[in-house]
Amino acid sequence: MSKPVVAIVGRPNVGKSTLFNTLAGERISIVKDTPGVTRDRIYADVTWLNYNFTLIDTGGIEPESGDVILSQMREQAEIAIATADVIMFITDVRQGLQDADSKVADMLRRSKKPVVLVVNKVDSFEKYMADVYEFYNLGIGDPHPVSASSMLGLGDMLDEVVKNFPEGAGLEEEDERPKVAIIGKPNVGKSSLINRLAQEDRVIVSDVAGTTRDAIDTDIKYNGKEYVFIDTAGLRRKNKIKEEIERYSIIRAVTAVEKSDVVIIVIDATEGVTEQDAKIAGIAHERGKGIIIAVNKWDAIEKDNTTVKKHTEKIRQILSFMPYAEILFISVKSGQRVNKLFDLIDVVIENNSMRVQTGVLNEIVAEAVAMQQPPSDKGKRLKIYYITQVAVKPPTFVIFVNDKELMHFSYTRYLENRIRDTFGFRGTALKFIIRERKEDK
Ligand SMILES: Nc1nc2c(ncn2[C@@H]2O[C@H](COP(=O)(O)OP(=O)(O)OP(=O)(O)O)[C@@H](O)[C@H]2O)c(=O)[nH]1
Ligand SMILES: Nc1nc2c(ncn2[C@@H]2O[C@H](COP(=O)(O)OP(=O)(O)OP(=O)(O)O)[C@@H](O)[C@H]2O)c(=O)[nH]1
Repeated sequence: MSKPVVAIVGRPNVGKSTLFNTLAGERISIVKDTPGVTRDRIYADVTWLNYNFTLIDTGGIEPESGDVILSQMREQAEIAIATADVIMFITDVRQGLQDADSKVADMLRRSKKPVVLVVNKVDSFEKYMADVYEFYNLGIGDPHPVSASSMLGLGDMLDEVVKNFPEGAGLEEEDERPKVAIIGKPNVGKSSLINRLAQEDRVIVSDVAGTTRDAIDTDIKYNGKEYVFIDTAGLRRKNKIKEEIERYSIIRAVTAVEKSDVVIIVIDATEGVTEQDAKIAGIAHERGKGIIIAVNKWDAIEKDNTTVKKHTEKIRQILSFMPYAEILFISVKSGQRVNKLFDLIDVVIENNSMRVQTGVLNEIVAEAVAMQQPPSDKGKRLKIYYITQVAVKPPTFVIFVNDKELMHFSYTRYLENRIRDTFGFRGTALKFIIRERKEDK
């Protein structure tokens, strides 16, 4: 079972961001230069007891009037219902129960998704507890009093959240079929691609950026093998401001990536690769998934014999944090190279779960060290004692050294490249953990 997703919804100013930040804490991403990940905190990894889950903040839109607030809350709730395993509904004891709260509670109740009702700003239980009982009127279960800013009641609230996780959440998936998420900016051709792969019009395709569809997993058989494609198409997003569409496309991407083994990042060749593509790609990179970049609408651009090279260079530059990603130029419209995706998916999944033997690994590293001396600082030189692979998905290596501080990012990158020279690992990130060991054994 993949990592559960928990979404936060609630009226403006109830303390959603405060709660999100408190729960997220200061997380350091695998690679610090992943764009969007640390800057734009729409989602975060949270650990509580033995559980890991992804927390999503569906909010972030400026309120204007009461009507707008309600309609925005409905959209938040829609997104949460469509993507989350558990919804945290945040209310505010100081503002009390509001009409919009009741309306959203109705929606959530009808969805049958597990909801944890949180009453925030209960900075003192004595003072506010009487007011908390009022929230029983929402009819979505017991209110959980918390204070996001003074960190009160959070443990009990989180206990309730994890209690609602689906059975087996976080454990190994039993379904062996490859799960493929298709992500990308609005209008790049994600739905068209799924349709083409499925060779039937199951999903509606339209010219308007961010148009309607339901999130459905599509099972597709190719060469006798079954694949599950996870669509990230938005909900109804007509007439929306650009930032809003972007936020939703990121939320959709996060939840789809979470459930997948391999991610196809679709880029529009007619627009070229952009910073927004980098933000979306960063999500897949950060989570260590297998990655394929599909440059779509290849039919629609003028080409000469340098076009592929130019596009590739630009992609490598803007997506410089994922030099390992496979790139494929496709046209969903003409069908050009679309079926090649299946072979690439197989290869990338295999690489993402490949294990290499410790003996060979240490030989490669010893050779690499002999060819390029490790860095030193103030007369002390980095010593590398031992390397071993400790995990797959993504392949994760622990390197034992004499002094962590001496292990420069560029030297890790150098070792990574030597390992890739031997084993390939095309299409997958590699993760390195540096550990100190006192003596040379
Ligand atoms: N007293 C008190 N104030 C809090 C608490 N949590 C948040 N606040 C305050 O409530 C205000 C709103 O908090 P935010 O976290 O920005 O609320 P939000 O729900 O994310 O707001 P929007 O971004 O407008 O949707 C801020 O002034 C916070 O400092 C709390 O537990 N107690
Ligand atoms: N020329 C050309 N147009 C394409 C190709 N693939 C998709 N399109 C067009 O691009 C537009 C957007 O396609 P969609 O499949 O709706 O894109 P999407 O990424 O699912 O869009 P959202 O629902 O907004 O996230 C449609 O008008 C498609 O006909 C292609 O290979 N070549």
